[in-house]
Amino acid sequence: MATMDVLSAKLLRSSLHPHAPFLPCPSLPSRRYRRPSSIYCRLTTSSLSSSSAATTSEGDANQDLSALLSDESTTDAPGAGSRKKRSNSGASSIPSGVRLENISKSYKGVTVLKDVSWEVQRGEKVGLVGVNGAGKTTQLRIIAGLEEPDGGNVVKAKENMKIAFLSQEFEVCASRTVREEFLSAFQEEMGVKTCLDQVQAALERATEDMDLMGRLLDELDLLQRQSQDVDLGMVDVKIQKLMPELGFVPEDADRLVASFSGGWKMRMSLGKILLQDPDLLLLDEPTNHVDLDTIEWLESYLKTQDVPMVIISHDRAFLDQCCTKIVETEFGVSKTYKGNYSGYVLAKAIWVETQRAAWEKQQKEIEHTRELISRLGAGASSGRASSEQKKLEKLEKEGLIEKPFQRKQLKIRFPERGRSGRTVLAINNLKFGFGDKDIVQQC
Ligand SMILES: Nc1ncnc2c1ncn2[C@@H]1O[C@H](COP(=O)(O)OP(=O)(O)OP(=O)(O)O)[C@@H](O)[C@H]1O
Repeated sequence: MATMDVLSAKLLRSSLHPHAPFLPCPSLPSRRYRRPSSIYCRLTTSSLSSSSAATTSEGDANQDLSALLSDESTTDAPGAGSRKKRSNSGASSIPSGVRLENISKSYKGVTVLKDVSWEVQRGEKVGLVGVNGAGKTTQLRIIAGLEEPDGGNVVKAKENMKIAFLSQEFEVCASRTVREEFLSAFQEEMGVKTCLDQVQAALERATEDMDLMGRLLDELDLLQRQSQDVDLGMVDVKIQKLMPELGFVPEDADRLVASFSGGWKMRMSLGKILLQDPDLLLLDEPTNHVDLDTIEWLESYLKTQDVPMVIISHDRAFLDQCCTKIVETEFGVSKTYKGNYSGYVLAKAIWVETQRAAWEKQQKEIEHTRELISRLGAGASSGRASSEQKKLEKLEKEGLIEKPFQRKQLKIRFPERGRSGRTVLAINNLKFGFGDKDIVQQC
């Protein structure tokens, strides 16, 4: 069965939970180190479709090391993440990114997606649009393997694809420093380091027990070789390169995450997933909770990224700046428009007009045919009436043009208000700040 790696910036269930230490030792197979199979900081990797055999052997291996360090292990093993089936059988291939083919999905009998087909490839930035509840997030969750579609195929360019999912809430750990936060993206590398530290500490305590010492030394040897494989030195280099790209200055590395605004936390979340070189980037409302400067920064930053990208946003200007293709979902069916958001609005308006004109023409024809049938009725012309009737029935069965749906314009009327008093608001001696930082001195 195919496996898939998912990155995400939001925690699902995780060894990388903001409040958990870095990958705890028991999640590592003791015989051969493997990338942890459950995700779960939405920015780490996951083999969502690992076979049950793999799960079992990993579980056994985890138990080995847990037993060895039984008094050291303090947190849940994160290897217990859910593994889900992929649905890509019988589908056509794609060179990069992902393709949805005829996806359908219902929740409790209510159809959300009926027939959704679109694709995103390297260099493309797809904007997913549609009214609230149209099923946009559901599509991202299906791509990420967090939901199973009821029907259709999710075709990925390769197995073990790394999919990064930046969700609406930027989950960062307030009590970490910025550097620690970025380090948390390197679950695999940090997992090896944590294990090394734990085994070394256990060795120092095991001086009386020769048997335990022997086994710990074996483990230490294995971990040391693994730490060479995963190249811990590369981690620092990557972080130092990325931080200025995201707008951080070197001094920020030791500042607490808590001291940054929402916009900067978004940059950290995005940075963490980019550090892992994803094959596909899914962004769900990335501009929520961030200021205008950050939105503008994000627009230009995303433009420099070549990774296939899918963006959900209610910010039309943002979609306009970033997207190369728009996929609209309406009544569970998708429609693809090339170009940015403005191009989509225009193309959609033209489509609606063309469709309306075709629908009106057909309705007139139907009306005319009905009149003709009733006029011809029985008698000498009944043969012609019957053939017109058959024509009409065929048309109604097969060739009816759908009336285009047009949302009603929202009309909002604000009631007239009388004048307020002469003094609307008075502020005297106001001081405000965060911690020891004054925002307003005195006014
Ligand atoms: N796990 C679930 N169980 C039941 N219903 C669900 C579940 N997930 C989503 N839905 C429903 O499916 C519909 C589509 O949800 P989804 O979040 O995909 O829409 P959306 O287009 O992203 O909406 P919004 O723009 O408001 O975020 C909604 O009616 C939602 O309530």
